[in-house]
Amino acid sequence: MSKSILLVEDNKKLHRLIRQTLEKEGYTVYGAHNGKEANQLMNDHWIDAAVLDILLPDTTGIKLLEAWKPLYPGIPLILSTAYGDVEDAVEAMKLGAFDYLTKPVKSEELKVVIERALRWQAMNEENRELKKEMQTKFQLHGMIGVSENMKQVFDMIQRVSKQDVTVLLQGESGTGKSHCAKAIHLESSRQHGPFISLNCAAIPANLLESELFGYVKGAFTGAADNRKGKVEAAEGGTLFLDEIGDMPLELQSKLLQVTQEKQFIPLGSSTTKEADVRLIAATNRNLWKLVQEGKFREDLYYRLNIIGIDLPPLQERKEDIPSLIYQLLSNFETEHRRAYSLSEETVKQLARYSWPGNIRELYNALARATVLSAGSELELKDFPKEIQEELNLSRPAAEKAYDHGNLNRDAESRSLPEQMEYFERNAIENALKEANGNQSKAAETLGISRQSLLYKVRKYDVDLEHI
Ligand SMILES: Nc1ncnc2c1ncn2[C@@H]1O[C@H](COP(=O)(O)OP(=O)(O)OP(=O)(O)O)[C@@H](O)[C@H]1O
Repeated sequence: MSKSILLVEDNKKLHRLIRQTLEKEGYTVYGAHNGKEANQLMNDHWIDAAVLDILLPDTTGIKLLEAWKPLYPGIPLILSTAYGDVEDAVEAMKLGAFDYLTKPVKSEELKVVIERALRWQAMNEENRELKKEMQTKFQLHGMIGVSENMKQVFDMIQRVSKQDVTVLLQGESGTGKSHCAKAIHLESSRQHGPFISLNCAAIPANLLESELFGYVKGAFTGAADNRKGKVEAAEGGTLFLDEIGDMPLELQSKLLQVTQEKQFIPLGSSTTKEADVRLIAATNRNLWKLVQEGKFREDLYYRLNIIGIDLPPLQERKEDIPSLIYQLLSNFETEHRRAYSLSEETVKQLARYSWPGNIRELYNALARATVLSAGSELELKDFPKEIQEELNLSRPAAEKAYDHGNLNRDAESRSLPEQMEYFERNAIENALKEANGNQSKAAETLGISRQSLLYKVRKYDVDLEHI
């Protein structure tokens, strides 16, 4: 079926010219000469893209753009402006026009812009369908996951939410522990109470106690008034203690009292208070190892870990990556009031990257790409260097052999990847040895990012402790 273009242009000669050019390309053209007709056509027909003149007898193209953008976010709107009228063009782009054409409209330019707009529209439509499916099927309070791993996490969240038990969330940085804690809270009967978080690693050890339990007037110099701590602030709700592995030992015993007796004592006070909170703790460290090293109380470990949920690294649930990309992009679209898209090929490539920083890294990379991309389509070149580097390194061996001028691919390709891996592993080990195990230094010597180095260390199972 041919694609439909809405043309809104009141100048009869120009209207005819544009219509002819587009029809010659095989498009169906719906013509309007004013805003009223344009609205009617937009309402009555399936339109794939629209070209709007800025000055119309009863309205302006800018006004139509403003009205249509939220109503038809997937339709590319192209404004045609008078020659040299930069201000109108800038205004239109700011309001989310797909592109602009300057009059007199040249047929070649028109064809190129329309082709690009239709490609974007098709991609956008596909993305939107997927997003819709994602939003209804595979998410829990904004947590996306289609993988078996994540389905199990969702299942656990729903099960543990029903009772007031303490939960310990473990997983690498950026895997979604905080997000998961929030989801448990929202699923629980405490959902209308507060959700309070405290990052134990972000607050100096000596201040952590007063932050957690509050203090009474005169408890220390400068304590001019009573002040509630996080435990009290979370009354009736959930207290999320992030980076629990960094909590000093002395304080751990006081937290144990909260978990066991549901009681606490503010700093400088002699009165015990009731703690009506549900505790959720998280760590990206191996808490059991800390117990064995004497850095974490064993009794507290068991109290916190009544239910444990492990958030798998993104690398172990690669099938979630496309859905995450579409969802995060959709959030950026709402935030920036702009439409973005990615080709299927780019999504596939991104899914091959190792994402050592997990979902946070994916989020940051997409945020950066939305800012750097020249148009609405995000391309691999808009993503950070370490991603491009790693994807380039992990391309199929045959492709790489070709790059290196090795045209005799059949004979060589079998052993080439092995040789390259062997070489890469050695280079990494040597660089780490030379840098006395300092990863940043080794990465610098190798000319790669620290994250890429960490990925490769994991990939080749390099024994860091031994080094
Ligand atoms: N399953 C998911 N679906 C969508 N977004 C997610 C998901 N998991 C995490 N995110 C998003 O990724 C980012 C990082 O997640 P979060 O802060 O929860 O990670 P974390 O494991 O607590 O990290 P850290 O250990 O560094 O505190 C957040 O913006 C979060 O909303």
